[in-house]
Amino acid sequence: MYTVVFQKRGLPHAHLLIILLNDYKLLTTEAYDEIIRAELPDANADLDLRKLVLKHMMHGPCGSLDPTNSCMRKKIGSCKFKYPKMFADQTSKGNDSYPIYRRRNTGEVVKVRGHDLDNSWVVPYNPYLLGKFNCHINVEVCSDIKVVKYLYKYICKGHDKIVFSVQNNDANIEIDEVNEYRSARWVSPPEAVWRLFRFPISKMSPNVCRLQVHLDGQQLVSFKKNMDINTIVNNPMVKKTMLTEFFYMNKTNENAMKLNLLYREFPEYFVWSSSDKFWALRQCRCTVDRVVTCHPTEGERYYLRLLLMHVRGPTSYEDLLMVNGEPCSSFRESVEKKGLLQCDNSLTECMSEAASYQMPYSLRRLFATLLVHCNPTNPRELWEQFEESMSEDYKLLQTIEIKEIRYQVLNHINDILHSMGHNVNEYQLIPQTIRTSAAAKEAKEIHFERTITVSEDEVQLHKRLNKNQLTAYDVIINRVFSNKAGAFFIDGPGGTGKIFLYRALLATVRSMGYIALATATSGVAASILPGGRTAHSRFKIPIDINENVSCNISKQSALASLIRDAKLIVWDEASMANKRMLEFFDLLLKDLMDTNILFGRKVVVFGGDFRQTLPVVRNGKKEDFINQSLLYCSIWAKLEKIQLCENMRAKTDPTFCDYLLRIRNGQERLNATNNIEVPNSLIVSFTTERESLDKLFTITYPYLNSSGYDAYCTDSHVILTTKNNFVDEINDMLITQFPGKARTFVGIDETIESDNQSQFEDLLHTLNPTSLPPYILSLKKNCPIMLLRNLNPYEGLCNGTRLNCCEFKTHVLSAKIATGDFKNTHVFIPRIPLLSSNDEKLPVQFKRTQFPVRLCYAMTINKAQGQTLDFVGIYLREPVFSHGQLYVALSRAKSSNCVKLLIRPPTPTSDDDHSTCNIVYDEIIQKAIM
Ligand SMILES: Nc1ncnc2c1ncn2[C@@H]1O[C@H](COP(=O)(O)OP(=O)(O)OP(=O)(O)O)[C@@H](O)[C@H]1O
Repeated sequence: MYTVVFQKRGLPHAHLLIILLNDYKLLTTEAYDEIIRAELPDANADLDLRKLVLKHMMHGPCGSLDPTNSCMRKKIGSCKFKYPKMFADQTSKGNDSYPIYRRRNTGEVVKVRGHDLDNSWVVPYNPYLLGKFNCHINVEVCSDIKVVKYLYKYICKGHDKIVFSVQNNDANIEIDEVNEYRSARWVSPPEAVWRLFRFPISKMSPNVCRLQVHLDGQQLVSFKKNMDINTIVNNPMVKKTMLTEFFYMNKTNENAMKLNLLYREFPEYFVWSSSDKFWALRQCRCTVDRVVTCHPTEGERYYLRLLLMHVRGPTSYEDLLMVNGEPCSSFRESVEKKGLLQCDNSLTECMSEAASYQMPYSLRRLFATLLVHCNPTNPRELWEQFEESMSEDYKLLQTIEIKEIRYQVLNHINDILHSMGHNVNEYQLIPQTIRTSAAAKEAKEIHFERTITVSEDEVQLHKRLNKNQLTAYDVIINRVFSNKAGAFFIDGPGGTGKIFLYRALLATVRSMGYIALATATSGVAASILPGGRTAHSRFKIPIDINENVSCNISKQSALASLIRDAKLIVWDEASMANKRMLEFFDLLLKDLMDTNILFGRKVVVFGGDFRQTLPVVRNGKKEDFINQSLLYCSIWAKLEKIQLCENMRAKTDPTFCDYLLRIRNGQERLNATNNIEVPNSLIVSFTTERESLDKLFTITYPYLNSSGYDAYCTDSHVILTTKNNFVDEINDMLITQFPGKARTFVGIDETIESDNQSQFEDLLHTLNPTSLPPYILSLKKNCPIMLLRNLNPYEGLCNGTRLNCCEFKTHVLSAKIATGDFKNTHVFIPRIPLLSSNDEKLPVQFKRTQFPVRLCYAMTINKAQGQTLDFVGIYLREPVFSHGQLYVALSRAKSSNCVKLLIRPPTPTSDDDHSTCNIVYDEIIQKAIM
């Protein structure tokens, strides 16, 4: 953390203190106070805080209370500091403003200059600083990149200035206007003294090292006015710059060669002597290193910078121009060939790489994906180039005439495009309009739902149901075929066969030619159901639902008729859905079915377990999680509840089943620290972080160190942990440990507004929002990956689909789907441009072009909900933080032999690696009891 303390006018009129955080997390007021207390431990505790706030920190009165107050903007008639502020339950990031701090409406008022003012008039302050300095100190949390920039401007802008005139009342004196107006500065006595003694006004630590970038022979040269030009040109020192010497060091210095550093990493190990112009080995102190920015319009200099940011240990400009032993004619060409820039022919490259696998069926799917997601500038050219490769399988068929082949290929591409909501004629691949096939003529939603194939095994599933499942099955099927309404909730602990039951229901209805829609709250859960889609995408439920949101499905649309035709709708993991989603869904069905009866009189089967994780509420507290749950929605009381109780997943291990139930219901005995004791047999003992993690890795992935590879093992063995950043760390560690040569793929980050590109480029590379793939993606042959976008849900490619990466080339990944209905289907995945989501509160919106995947040796506990795994390694670096998480993690396993926990002790001195907290909200348990 950096701390910048700035006194605008010297003490005691200290005006502004800003804590600058090196990440952009918001601090709560409490956390902020804690930092201040740690920084300045000698607070003046005797001063009465309330009196101090009243004396120094009340704004106004202004606005209608006193329109003449100095803060009032005359033209608009409002306070320029926007007082009184709104009350807020929690601190949040403001929109183009300081944060909106928590401001509670306590109802308390105080009299200030004859007016009653409440909490909304208090200026943000810190109790400690107020107590210590007994003066007005406005404190703001610096939580946004824009504020950070403002902060630097503020430090350097100097004194406040004023222009004033001195007027002489003697009318006889001639007025000299020029002389009369003076430019002056406000300097208070303390500041004057501060400056006279040359005390530091600002301090920055650590030092920032700015690394120069220039093209060959275009370095900046400084010289004295009267120097001879030949002397300057012939002086070898003049030519030396940080960059030329960086090259030189990489060529000649043993340490530099061994370290093989990027330009930006170099000052960490070497220090630049600007007088003697050389890099010497660094002895102490750390720096923050920044390569000066270049705007993309600068052309070659910009591409040179791009290369310097990614090429390790370059020895010369010529070295940077080399790609696979071949010299390029420009830095741009080199950047393109290294895949660091979206080149004009990247889609052609992608297709030709994929064509080399000779898999025409997958190639046609890739072509369709490129048309939809990558927006090629000339689709016809791409088609003409690869028509041959995409037709190979049709050519082998004796039954098709040569002239028919082109139409067959285009028809297949059209079918795929159709499943993605597009039509081949949009792209004008051939001059003629293509007659659409019967399949593509039918509305895509209806076509795909009707053509879901139900295997004989699935049709027979109902015969394998246990007693409870069968009762539920009979009630629901009866309702479906008697055309009566039914809104059910299937409740049951993890592993009691809720999904198994849905599958039996779906198979029965579909095998009779009726439509049954399978949906789930999360993408991962949806990918387990045959023909499953997320409820959001199936019913077009907006991500941000508020009271004013209206239905996005027109009554005349194909989707509306599909929903109307559906005999059965299944919605898994409804306990994870925000109650507003269900209210929206109810209104949607009522509207489409023209009735006021619950869920439009349809047979709807929800399922889930309220003892597992609840709806995610960003920055939410316990009450928010509870309030957003379906349990606290008026619909809950109207649902017919059906209970499943036999744990089918772990039925071979009844002791483990009992243990899971106690964890689920919060009934496991607590120790003196209010934690539960985990049985020793489930624990991986904690020694050092690294050593213990290695142990967990080898237990979870026993084939880790062997040269042989067992795909089955990586598909159904997973490490679960609480937070996304832990997941990333573990994935990064595991990819290095698995056998094989890793290949890294660097993304391309572009700001939405091109003017911001040079300014934010380096920052964007460091951002790792969960909705986007990592900037640097490291993959190995056969590693497990997870798709991050709905590329084609009808063909098993949804957000959350797990795949095995078979092979990779620069522009295309070859992979196989690892789970669900489409298991083992081969697919090509191209790099696609992905937009960051507004939801993630990033400093700037941007587009990242990268393969839309993440590694998935490890995943978050919440993502694993609904899955059955053969082995679960649970890593609790921090205890679970929300309701049901521990239970979800443990209950993914089929028996106690298939689960291991690694618990990091709460403090470095503690050796408690076997107890942890189990969060179970009583309010939820009570409400969920039927
Ligand atoms: N009647 C059954 N016969 C055989 N196996 C079954 C039966 N019911 C469930 N299973 C198996 O038990 C395991 C757990 O079932 P399932 O995933 O349907 O449970 P769930 O209640 O949906 O679990 P969770 O709440 O954790 O998502 C699966 O491997 C499933 O195949």
